[in-house]
Amino acid sequence: MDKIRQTHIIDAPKSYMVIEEIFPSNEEYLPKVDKDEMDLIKNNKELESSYPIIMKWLHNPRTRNFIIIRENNFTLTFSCWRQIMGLNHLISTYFLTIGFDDGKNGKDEEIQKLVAEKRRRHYPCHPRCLRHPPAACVYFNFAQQQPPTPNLESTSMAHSLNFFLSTSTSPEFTHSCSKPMLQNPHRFVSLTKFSRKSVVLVSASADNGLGGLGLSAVTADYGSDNGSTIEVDAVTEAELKENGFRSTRRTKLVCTIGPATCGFEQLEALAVGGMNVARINMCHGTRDWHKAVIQKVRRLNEEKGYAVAIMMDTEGSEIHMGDLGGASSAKAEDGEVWTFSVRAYEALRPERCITVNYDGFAEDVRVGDELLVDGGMVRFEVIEKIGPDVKCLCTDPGLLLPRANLTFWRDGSLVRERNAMLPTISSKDWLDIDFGIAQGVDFIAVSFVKSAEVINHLKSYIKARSRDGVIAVISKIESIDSLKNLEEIIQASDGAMVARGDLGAQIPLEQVPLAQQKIVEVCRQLNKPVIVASQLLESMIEYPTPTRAEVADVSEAVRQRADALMLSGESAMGQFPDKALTVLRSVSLRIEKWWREEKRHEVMDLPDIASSFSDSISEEICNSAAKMANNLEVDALFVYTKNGHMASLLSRSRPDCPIFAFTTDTLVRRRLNLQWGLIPFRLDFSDDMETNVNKTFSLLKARGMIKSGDLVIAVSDMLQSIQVMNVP
Ligand SMILES: Nc1ncnc2c1ncn2[C@@H]1O[C@H](COP(=O)(O)OP(=O)(O)OP(=O)(O)O)[C@@H](O)[C@H]1O
Ligand SMILES: CC(=O)C(=O)O
Repeated sequence: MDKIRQTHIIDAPKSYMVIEEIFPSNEEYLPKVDKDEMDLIKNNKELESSYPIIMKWLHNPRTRNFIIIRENNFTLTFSCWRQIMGLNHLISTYFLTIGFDDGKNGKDEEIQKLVAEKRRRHYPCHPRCLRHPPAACVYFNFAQQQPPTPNLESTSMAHSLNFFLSTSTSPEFTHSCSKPMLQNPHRFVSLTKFSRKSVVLVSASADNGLGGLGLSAVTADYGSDNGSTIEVDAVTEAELKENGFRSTRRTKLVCTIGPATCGFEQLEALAVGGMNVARINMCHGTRDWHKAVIQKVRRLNEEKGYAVAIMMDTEGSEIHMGDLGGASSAKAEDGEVWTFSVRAYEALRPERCITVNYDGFAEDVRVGDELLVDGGMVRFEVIEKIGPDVKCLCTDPGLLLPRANLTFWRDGSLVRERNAMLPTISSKDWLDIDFGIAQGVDFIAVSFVKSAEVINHLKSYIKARSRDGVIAVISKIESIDSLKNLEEIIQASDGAMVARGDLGAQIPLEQVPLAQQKIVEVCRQLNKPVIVASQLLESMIEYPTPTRAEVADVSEAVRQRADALMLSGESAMGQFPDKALTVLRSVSLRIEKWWREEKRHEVMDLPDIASSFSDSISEEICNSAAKMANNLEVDALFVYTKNGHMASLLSRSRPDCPIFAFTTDTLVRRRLNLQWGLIPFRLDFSDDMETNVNKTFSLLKARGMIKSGDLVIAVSDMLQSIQVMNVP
């Protein structure tokens, strides 16, 4: 296997990027740059005519580096390394910023100062200098019409790790770049024209600190498959083969499993239809029933190669009706009197009698209160209290469903008395959670979360009890309390669900869309997957086609770029579960396509969320890689991830291309299946990125999932770096 590293000139509208690696000699050096030459470049508005000088610098055997140039503004960083006993030691670094007078207040000087400060702070004693081969190091800015706007954190990080990073605010073309070198010392390859035939490879590592992003063309014969396998589900494989990368669906789909879909064939039909996560609701059915469903989904995964994850949803302390004595629904007519009772009926329940799960119900309600079923699907007025029985007059007729949610209102406000003091996780929920842990579910969705505290508690509980401690906790946002403490709850959780059903029973309906938008945004900012749930296609419980309004609702959730959409009754007990899933799938695909065709770009500011320096590196790399993927219009992002973190950071940026997430761990693979744009593969890989990438290319090519010439960016969380390549 022979690899030739090439230098490229990337031609993009109004911008040029020259990337070069020049391999080092073992001597200490500082490149000398001729002042006249520098002046020449400075005064030269046409980059092409500067190339000969740049080439000369690059050919200087003392220089080894990347050079990135954009229009008339660039900075070079030369670093000097010496090999001592086979290790590369950073001796000194030389920064050269060539700024052109853009008439904008001498910002380049600011950059120079910043660079000097970072260098002073990070270089002298950076521990990595003694442990790792040097990474190429270039800081650059793409000033275009604007003054450069360095980002302190990223610049500092780039320099401390000896990798280069763009800090441009130019939306067009901002990149980060660096990569470990010395894989091929003393080899020098001259500048060649960049072509989309070459592959771009990007990689990064949080653990060992070798950080960066690099662009290089790799033309190589990767050899044949070394015998290992890659696991991906049959549906994705077929989609990739037939329609290519662009056609893959980015929005994930969650299906609630109920009587309509609990058989193996029905589950398989959902998997074929694109179900990424199967949700079981502990509100309904017995543990044995749920166990049987879990086993069938696991079998499906094992036998058919799917990665359908299981989400267990707790019942929570909501007040709800009991079941309806086996009936799937009951009709309440206008003017009828129904009894809501906390009695446990041993024998047959009287007609028009509904049980309520909350013992304090009869004490909490007052005559004159309004009782809402499922947030207003049916309304009653309390007319009389007789011990445990509450007589109610139906004022808004409708269909009562088993275990429907109940809220009661007084003078137009939700009554929040003793009922609001109920614990988030009831004693039944704890038993269900133990069941979920024992069954190895992938997600536990917690109903009616009020604060972060309960989530932290649950996470410690799971960690102490589960074999691998990796069950992700999803907070359901469905109450006034959860909205009040939204950020802290989401921060503490591994994801959130916009549970619009119960939320709409607690806040006025017209506020639900705004709450949805806010929750989706906060989740995205905090890098937590978010599911939009309930009544997306409610009419499809009974009818084979959705209403126009439902399609618009689904479209809006996709446009908000939620990670996932969820079917509830439509798949649990509806007559057309497969059709409902098809609608979700096709609307998602259409809206995503429209988004890309319109070349819409995110306006959302993604704040820094890293809690450690190493996480900052990952974050910067992923943000940069995603931008780079959009700017270079690459076909796919590859991420090699052990715990899924870098994959989710890439997903957070919502790049235009799909993200192939390779992980060695089956559990991580299933968990990633909930996140926007990620196509999770299971693959054994090593810490050697070259081997990983070659192996992946070879395996995917053999299966017809990629082809020669596809342009790919790869990042990795074992070795923090970025590489850009064409599939050979
Ligand atoms: N395991 C099950 N067994 C029987 N029916 C089920 C089951 N799961 C769901 N259903 C039916 O599908 C409907 C919608 O399911 P979903 O899980 O959304 O329930 P829900 O009662 O609205 O609870 P939640 O508020 O937690 O979503 C339920 O009302 C119930 O009729
Ligand atoms: C899904 C759910 O629990 C709700 O919408 O209320």
